[in-house]
Amino acid sequence: MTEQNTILLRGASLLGEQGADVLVVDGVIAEVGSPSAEGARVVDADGLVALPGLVDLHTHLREPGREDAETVLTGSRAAAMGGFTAVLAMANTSPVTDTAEAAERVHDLGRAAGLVDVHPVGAVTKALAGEELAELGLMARSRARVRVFSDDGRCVANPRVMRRALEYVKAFGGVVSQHAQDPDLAGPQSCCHEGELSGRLGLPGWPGVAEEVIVARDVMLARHTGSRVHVAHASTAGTVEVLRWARSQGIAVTAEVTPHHLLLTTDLLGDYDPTYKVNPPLRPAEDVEALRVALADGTIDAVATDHAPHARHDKEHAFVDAAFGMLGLETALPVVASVMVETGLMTWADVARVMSTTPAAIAGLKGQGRGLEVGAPANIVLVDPSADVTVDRDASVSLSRNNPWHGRTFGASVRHTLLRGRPTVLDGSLVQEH
Ligand SMILES: NC(=O)N[C@@H](CC(=O)O)C(=O)O
Ligand SMILES: [Zn+2]
Ligand SMILES: [Zn+2]
Repeated sequence: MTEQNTILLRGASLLGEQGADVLVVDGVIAEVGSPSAEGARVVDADGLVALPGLVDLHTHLREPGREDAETVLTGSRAAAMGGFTAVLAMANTSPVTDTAEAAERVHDLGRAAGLVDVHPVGAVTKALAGEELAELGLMARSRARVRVFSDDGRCVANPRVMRRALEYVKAFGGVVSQHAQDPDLAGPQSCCHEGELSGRLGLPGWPGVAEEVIVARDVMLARHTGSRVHVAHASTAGTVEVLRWARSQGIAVTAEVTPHHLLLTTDLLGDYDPTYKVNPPLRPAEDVEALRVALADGTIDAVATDHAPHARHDKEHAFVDAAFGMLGLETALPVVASVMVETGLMTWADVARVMSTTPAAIAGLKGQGRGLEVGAPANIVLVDPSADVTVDRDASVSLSRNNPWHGRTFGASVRHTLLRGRPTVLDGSLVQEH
């Protein structure tokens, strides 16, 4: 899918470095430097940082089944507004994405929306039940070319099933993304980091070790099978320690962290506000600090949003009864900029790596996460690095309102997003023909 028009991004700072003009012709970066603007539509990018379009390894789009919370179209809008050009759509829909047909349906809905590339994640097990493997091979060979498999929302708890899945996906270079939550150590009611606060609030505890034992087990299964494991939403310092060891051994394990686990802490649960109820739960400051360090030093490979929209009537309940999850697509980049760039922990080039290049590589996406070099598809986001923007949940293009960032002010914002040279967002607004 290419566009015939010509666009000149004038004066963009490439990965936060030198300023240059970028000429996009027919959806491809044709020239970088000082190309002629003749006949081109000019986008003023003076003072803006140009990054490769962001890639989200972990998004919940809720279609089919919960179109009251989000659809592929509305989630695609939120993604484009957040600077994304590709998202991986989790399989915990209704019905579950556990067949080739189901995967192709999500893929086709993404095409029809046309705002970001939507890649369905395939379930590991039928109906996410944790027992029988889903149609992994058929999903891989389908039009949707599924490469990432996950029972996210549930843990693949049975080690024999996990082993089989890893052996199976190895044949076509697939990866299993694990929601690491040992169901005996942290059951379905567990909703607050286990510690002094969970005791005081009387909320069922979710100890970090319930994540860490699964990560440790899966690291050993990755070593044993020679197949790839990806750790979804890593949330504890103990998980970071295991990952560091795995990396030192050359084991094929990758991991992501969410923006909320990089900034929000468990004490926000003190008012029993279900907006802050998420899986895994918000952790203490020591864990947050360890996650930041691990992202900066490469122990954690990627940032993924775990955008988890929920309808009001599922979220506005007593804390224990409310749904798990929070919005994330529109705010991911501002949060990462504030936590990692404004603190000096990372450069913009590092942000490009953890939010675009590496996630694209983990998911096996071609044409995404490329550098801003001549010949690459023009998947580009332009970021204002000195903005002053206050999040308003009612201004969101998502269908849901479970936004933990409402009222917070950030210093970076997405100005323009280009999908293969076609603007999906201009001046911070959706390009409405879609
Ligand atoms: N993260 C969440 O709290 N919720 C996710 C499921 C998940 O990512 O485990 C959801 O689907 O709502
Ligand atoms: Zn999960
Ligand atoms: Zn999730």
